[in-house]
Amino acid sequence: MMSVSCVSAAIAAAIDADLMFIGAFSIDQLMELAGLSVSQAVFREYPVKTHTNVLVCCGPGNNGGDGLVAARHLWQYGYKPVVYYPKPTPKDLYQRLCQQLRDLNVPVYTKHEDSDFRHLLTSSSLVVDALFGFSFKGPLRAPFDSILEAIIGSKLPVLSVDAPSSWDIDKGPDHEGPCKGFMPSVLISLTAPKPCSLFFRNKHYLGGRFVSKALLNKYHLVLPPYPGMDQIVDITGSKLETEESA
Ligand SMILES: NC(=O)C1=CN([C@@H]2O[C@H](COP(=O)(O)OP(=O)(O)OC[C@H]3O[C@@H](n4cnc5c(N)ncnc54)[C@H](O)[C@@H]3O)[C@@H](O)[C@H]2O)[C@H](O)CC1
Ligand SMILES: [K+]
Repeated sequence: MMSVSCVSAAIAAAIDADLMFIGAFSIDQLMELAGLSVSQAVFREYPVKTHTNVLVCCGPGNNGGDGLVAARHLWQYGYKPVVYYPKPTPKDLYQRLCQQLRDLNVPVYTKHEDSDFRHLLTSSSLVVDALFGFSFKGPLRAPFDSILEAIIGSKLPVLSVDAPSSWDIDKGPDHEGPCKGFMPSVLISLTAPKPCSLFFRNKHYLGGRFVSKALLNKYHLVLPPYPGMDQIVDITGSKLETEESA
């Protein structure tokens, strides 16, 4: 069985910083590669013909940015993405990503209204959960609590980006809040899985193909090779090694 290292929220943030400050990547580049991986996981799991209407739910941080990038690639593959982005970030990068989507006539909703969101869910065949990644600290604050509750209630398949939103990155699912029991259909971990993914039972991909040998060695990471030109690798059923178990 293939072994794959998990990295805690703190180590994930340290690797992210190293990629930029030592590895000389810009955040735009990393986000583009992360979002490209997400779009490939969607394409692999949910054919365009059966899952044309993808609702991409984006949070206020970089996890949301990955969703904005993924939505653009999904449009290029023939999907009809709709972006729900209720707390848009004023930073230039995010504004440009939204502009790129609007230029493709991809709807970008930047105001939250419970009834509008529920209505969007009824016309969607798949949800991309790009609400929160490794910087999430529970419990969920409004409006994301009711957004996630509505997603769960819709019973639509959910593909989560980097971590299932509402789960504690290091400890796993939330057993108390309104989103307890949330289990996405697909998870795409970026760079390396987080410890919460030990609780994940469905299809699991790894993406974010930008880690150098030097970084692998620095953080003692064991990650699988990516096949050919793929930006994703299937790690379903792999043995996930945490710092404690290694
Ligand atoms: N190297 C990589 O793997 C890369 C990963 N990327 C993606 O970036 C996210 C991490 O991004 P970051 O901006 O640090 O944080 P988040 O997106 O997880 O969220 C921060 C955002 O959320 C707010 N927030 C936190 N907790 C709550 C809460 N309980 N309720 C409401 N709001 C909350 C917080 O205030 C911030 O605004 C990683 O997971 C990947 O998806 C990069 O794109 C590329 C490199
Ligand atoms: K997420």
